[in-house]
Amino acid sequence: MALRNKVALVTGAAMGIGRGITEILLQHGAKVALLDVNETAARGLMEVLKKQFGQERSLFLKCNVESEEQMKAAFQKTVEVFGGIDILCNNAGIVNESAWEKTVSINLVAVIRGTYLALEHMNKLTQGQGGVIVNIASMAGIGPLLSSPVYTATKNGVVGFTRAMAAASIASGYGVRFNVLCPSFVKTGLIPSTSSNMGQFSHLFDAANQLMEKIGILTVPEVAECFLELVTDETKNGEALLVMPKVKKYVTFPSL
Ligand SMILES: NC(=O)c1ccc[n+]([C@@H]2O[C@H](COP(=O)([O-])OP(=O)(O)OC[C@H]3O[C@@H](n4cnc5c(N)ncnc54)[C@H](O)[C@@H]3O)[C@@H](O)[C@H]2O)c1
Ligand SMILES: CCCCC[C@H](O)/C=C/C=C\C=C\C=C\[C@@H](O)[C@@H](O)CCCC(=O)O
Repeated sequence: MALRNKVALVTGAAMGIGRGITEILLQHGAKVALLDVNETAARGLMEVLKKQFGQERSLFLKCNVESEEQMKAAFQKTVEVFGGIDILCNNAGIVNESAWEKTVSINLVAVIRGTYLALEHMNKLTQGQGGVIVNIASMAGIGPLLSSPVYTATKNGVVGFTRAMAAASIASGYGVRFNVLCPSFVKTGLIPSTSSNMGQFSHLFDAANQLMEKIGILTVPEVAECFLELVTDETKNGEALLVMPKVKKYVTFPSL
């Protein structure tokens, strides 16, 4: 899939992995709607992007992915301004085992909501043009991250939802591909510097840090390159791509 003039929508785009994904999409000629709750970070980034890629190629929409109303409005505005949606990246996520319902709401419920909203515009059965949805899960979507059981559950949920949507899309003829990206630790503000977000599992914070030291830490551009592969390679559908320092592998699951 060539990205020139394709329209992408990225949630949690103001910082970290979402920012890296936004930049690589713009570098390859796509137009990008950036959704984020952090207006200050997003406005700063927009200044940089507009200088680098031109005034008309990016659009910031303040949006809390927990709000159905704000999500609907942001998708609608993207279509009004750019003429459609070809690519969705559900990226926004948090780690917070204390506020665990919020973690489920942002990491899983909003991914489902974003996917269904995008399908309204992309589904070939309802006059859409097709496209691709890439969800950002985590290595914790494949195996447990001991300090963060709820985070692990949401990311397993994202992996399962994405694979099931890919199967449903193929069986129904939606013309939309679905893939999920599962990075190990990445150098962003999400990695907690204290155990405060771990709630009742704060005693396992050191163990998580030891795992991080053992595995190593990815950079955002390394993750963005893997995202690009899942978007542009049209043979990839229903795939879960695990990325770790010096390791990139498509995960296989038992089949009946
Ligand atoms: N950093 C890692 O080690 C790592 C590893 C694997 C997967 N991930 C996943 O990658 C994704 C991005 O994480 P990151 O490391 O870039 O985090 P980050 O904290 O650097 O950035 C997250 C972005 O999402 C935004 N956001 C948070 N809650 C939001 C909400 N309710 N509505 C809209 N925007 C919201 C934040 O404002 C921020 O811009 C997450 O889903 C995370 O689980 C991160
Ligand atoms: C407390 C830090 C939060 C960071 C969240 C983030 O998403 C990073 C997660 C990083 C690693 C998760 C690791 C999980 C590991 C396993 O259980 C492992 O066994 C998975 C095996 C995958 C495989 O090699 O097939």
